[in-house]
Amino acid sequence: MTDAPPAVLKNVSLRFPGAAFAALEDVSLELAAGEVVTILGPSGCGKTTLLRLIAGLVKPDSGSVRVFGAPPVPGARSALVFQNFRLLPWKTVAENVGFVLADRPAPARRARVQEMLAMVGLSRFAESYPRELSGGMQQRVALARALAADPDILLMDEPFASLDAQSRELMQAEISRLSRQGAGRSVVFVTHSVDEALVLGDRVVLMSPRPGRVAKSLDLPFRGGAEARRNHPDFSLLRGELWAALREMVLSDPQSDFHGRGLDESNE
Ligand SMILES: Nc1ncnc2c1ncn2[C@@H]1O[C@H](COP(=O)(O)OP(=O)(O)OP(=O)(O)O)[C@@H](O)[C@H]1O
Repeated sequence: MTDAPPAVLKNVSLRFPGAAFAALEDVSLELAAGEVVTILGPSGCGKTTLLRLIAGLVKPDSGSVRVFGAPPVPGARSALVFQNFRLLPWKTVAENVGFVLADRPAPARRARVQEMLAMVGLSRFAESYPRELSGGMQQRVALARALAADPDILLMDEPFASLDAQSRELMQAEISRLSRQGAGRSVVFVTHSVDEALVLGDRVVLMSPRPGRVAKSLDLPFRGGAEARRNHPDFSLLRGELWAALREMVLSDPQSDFHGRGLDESNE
């Protein structure tokens, strides 16, 4: 059982009650230990639902989801990071991070909180409240909280979408560094940005909407930090390929506002 992959989805389908289309239809995906998979796709293609399935927060109508060989249990082996941080405004930074460690003895909890805050460069802000921090800093607190319980799988749902460009790049570098350091920790990272998918992923999974399906899975030929990746000769080629596939999906989707229209060659 210990050799089972971090997450395996087999022929998973899920339709929410009353929905015209399946949120996910016949989706199969395997996540390897230490792998960073970025999930890319237009609005409504089931990206968030995929993360929630791995987290054990929803169950499929058919097919199976296994996390380390067993049905997922919420909070057990994975942690979710959202776009809107979900920090508790009435608790300090340290209390927010320590929140997930409530079952540990106080000294161990304090030590772990300090370690996590040092990791994200926020030791000096332990006693501050979320409202006293910038958006980028708050997102670092959310990341520290997600990592505090040392999850084997980090599930990130457009975590940097609401950050300014500079904070976003710094956070991407942080994730890239953590994933290269993290002994065997796997990451599933949902994004709308082709660039972000290419800068962070070992593999990019492209999903299509209505019903949500895996359209393409692309092993990336580069590793390492953002700059090395952007300088790789294949980066622009892959960027163009993914963007063209996304554009085609959106333009050919009768439910999309952009159906049948032209779009610029940019997604940022
Ligand atoms: N709890 C729910 N009840 C009903 N329908 C839902 C629920 N959650 C998601 N859906 C529907 O399932 C589909 C997939 O939703 P999901 O949020 O997974 O897509 P997404 O790719 O993450 O979208 P976005 O990029 O806009 O966040 C959508 O059509 C959505 O409206």
